[in-house]
Amino acid sequence: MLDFIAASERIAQLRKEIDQHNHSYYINDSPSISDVEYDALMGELVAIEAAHPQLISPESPTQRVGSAPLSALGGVTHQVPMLSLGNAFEEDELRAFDKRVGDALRAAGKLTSDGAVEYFCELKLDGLAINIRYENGLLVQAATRGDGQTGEDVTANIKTIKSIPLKLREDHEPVPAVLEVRGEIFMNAADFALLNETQASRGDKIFVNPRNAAAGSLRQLDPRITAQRPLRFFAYGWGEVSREMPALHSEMLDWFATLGLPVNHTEHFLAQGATQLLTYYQRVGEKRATLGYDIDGVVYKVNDLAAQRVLGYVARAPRFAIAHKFPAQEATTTLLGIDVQVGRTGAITPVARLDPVFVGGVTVTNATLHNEDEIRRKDLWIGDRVVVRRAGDVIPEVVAPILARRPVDARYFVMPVACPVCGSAIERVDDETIARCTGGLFCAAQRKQSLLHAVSRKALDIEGLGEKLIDQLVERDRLHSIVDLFSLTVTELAEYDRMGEKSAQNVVDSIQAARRPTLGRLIFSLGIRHVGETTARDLARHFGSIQSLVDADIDALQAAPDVGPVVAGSIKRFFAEQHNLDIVIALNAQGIVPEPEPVAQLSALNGKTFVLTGTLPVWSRDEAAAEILAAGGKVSGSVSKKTSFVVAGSDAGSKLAKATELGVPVIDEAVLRSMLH
Ligand SMILES: NC(=O)c1ccc[n+]([C@@H]2O[C@H](COP(=O)([O-])OP(=O)(O)OC[C@H]3O[C@@H](n4cnc5c(N)ncnc54)[C@H](O)[C@@H]3O)[C@@H](O)[C@H]2O)c1
Ligand SMILES: [Zn+2]
Repeated sequence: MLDFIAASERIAQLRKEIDQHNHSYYINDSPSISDVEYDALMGELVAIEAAHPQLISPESPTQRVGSAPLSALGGVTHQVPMLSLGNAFEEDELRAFDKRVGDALRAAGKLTSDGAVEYFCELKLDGLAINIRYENGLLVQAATRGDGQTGEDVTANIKTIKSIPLKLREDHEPVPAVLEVRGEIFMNAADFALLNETQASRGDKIFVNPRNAAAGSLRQLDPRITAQRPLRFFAYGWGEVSREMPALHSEMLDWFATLGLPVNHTEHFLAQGATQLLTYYQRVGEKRATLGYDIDGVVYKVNDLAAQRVLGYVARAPRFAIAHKFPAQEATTTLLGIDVQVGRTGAITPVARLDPVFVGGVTVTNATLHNEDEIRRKDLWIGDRVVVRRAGDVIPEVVAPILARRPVDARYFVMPVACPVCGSAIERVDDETIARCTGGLFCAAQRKQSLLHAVSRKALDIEGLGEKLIDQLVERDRLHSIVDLFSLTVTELAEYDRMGEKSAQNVVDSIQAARRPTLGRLIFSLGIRHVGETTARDLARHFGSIQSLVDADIDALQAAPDVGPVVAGSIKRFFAEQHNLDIVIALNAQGIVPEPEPVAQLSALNGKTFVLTGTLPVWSRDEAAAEILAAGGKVSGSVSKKTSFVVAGSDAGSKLAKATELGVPVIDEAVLRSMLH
């Protein structure tokens, strides 16, 4: 423990730092550190103050909410203070909260000795809190939380948000003289992405995340700007209310809904005791990435309003509610460097090399930056402190630099002029965002990628030839194009890293099985730009042989289904290069003769009915159903004699038994997948 002097010094330092961060976050809508770092500073301050209670003062950020309001917007004094929420990250903190609440209510005679507390569970929307005042049903004022006592007047701005009624509905009963509704202003993920695109195209400020975008959009001096921003609102609380209160928090929200206020009913849940809270937390956690908007946790509130009054408040938060936070989806780290990778078509992709950082449940060490324009748009410099975001299973993204912390020796990124792999020139055609290595198949990087493409499942479908093996084969100059695949032997392959006789034999068998690919697969495997799997099949059916495709001029190419000038031009350019033609000739010489492309079937699963049951290893049942429907099959909820197949995963129950009883074939996900090809 720190001695008194050291503690007071550290406290002063922490308070100053936190105040500065509060200002950046609440006033400038542009945080200078991540929430995780901020929470750590706050946690340290709470701990030192707890050890030295005599040092706690009312000005400490631990005792206060938010930040003093922005003067330009005009202040509004809250009739009922707007507070923050206590929070819990771990199960034991949550159980401790439930115990505190239960004990206090039992002591007050509000709960039986073995009774569980009833909580109303809500999402913790990651936006900003707002207080909207209705007098006799009309919206008269709206204010941000500010420092909890005084907020900013954003009445004109709030009136531009379409989902917020200017007048409350009066279908059921007369509206009260005063009703202050509280809730969250936020932005959907898709709207946020679109807004940032627009901002970037105009050279305007990019927002780090939807929360800051929502706050920045609402706290505008000119409401016309707010009106253009896609803001949303959900009500979850209240301030001054001039009518008798119902008994329960949930009844209050039901009443709000009848008044025409937006309430997030679908995600609400009533829980009895801590274990049910944890179930809710888990369930919402699984849905988090698919909600379409950011939440940073869930909130549990004692449902009984009389019990809430018994529990009361501490300095900056109620005792009857708690935020149960999810792991952060954003973190800050240092952009150590920008490397470039070379893709199959020579595309040069800049990749951020990051100081390893734990975010969204994994350690992130690099992230794609897509292309040079993206780096300029985000204004990323090497050496910058950057915000990294990883939401759900989405690949990690470098969102933005923290300009306030750009070091003096930060370096501007310059696209290299030569390919780091083969030394050929890197070129960027004027109207393209992508820079490319001009080395073609001379470039080992492109050769590796194009070979990986050629052996992939939808092309030649050669198993066992993974990235590692291809890397080695290309580096030892053994593979130049797909032609060389067909002369690989078991003896030579067995000598490569992590290859035994057996796996070498499997690879060779798989290669031999690919000697007679369908024409569509062969065309696809050549890796012609803009020629995807479907186009390749269409071309195969239309031209009937590789030679006719090679011979076709632009007009002839465009006569094929769905082939326009871009695809036709790309095919023409491909076969205009001698080394590509050489591949076609060599394949023929090696006796690699494709089968004619089968006539297009209506769809693979036409007329077949599937029933899905149990947990599939990869797909969710919804995903599997979507795939079946897309392939022309039907999905049914119950097994009958008409069912063609039952797809069973683990823990399959009565449907599986029924299928066996009726003699309906039972397949697993792998078999289903093979049917879909
Ligand atoms: N990065 C930074 O520099 C920085 C600075 C300040 C604050 N912060 C972040 O903000 C947090 C503190 O902010 P805070 O005091 O607003 O607390 P908070 O955001 O943790 O919790 C309180 C807020 O939750 C919101 N909320 C969302 N859904 C709700 C619901 N259903 N019911 C009730 N409230 C709901 C309300 O806006 C309310 O004001 C910190 O823990 C940190 O994560 C970051
Ligand atoms: Zn190259």
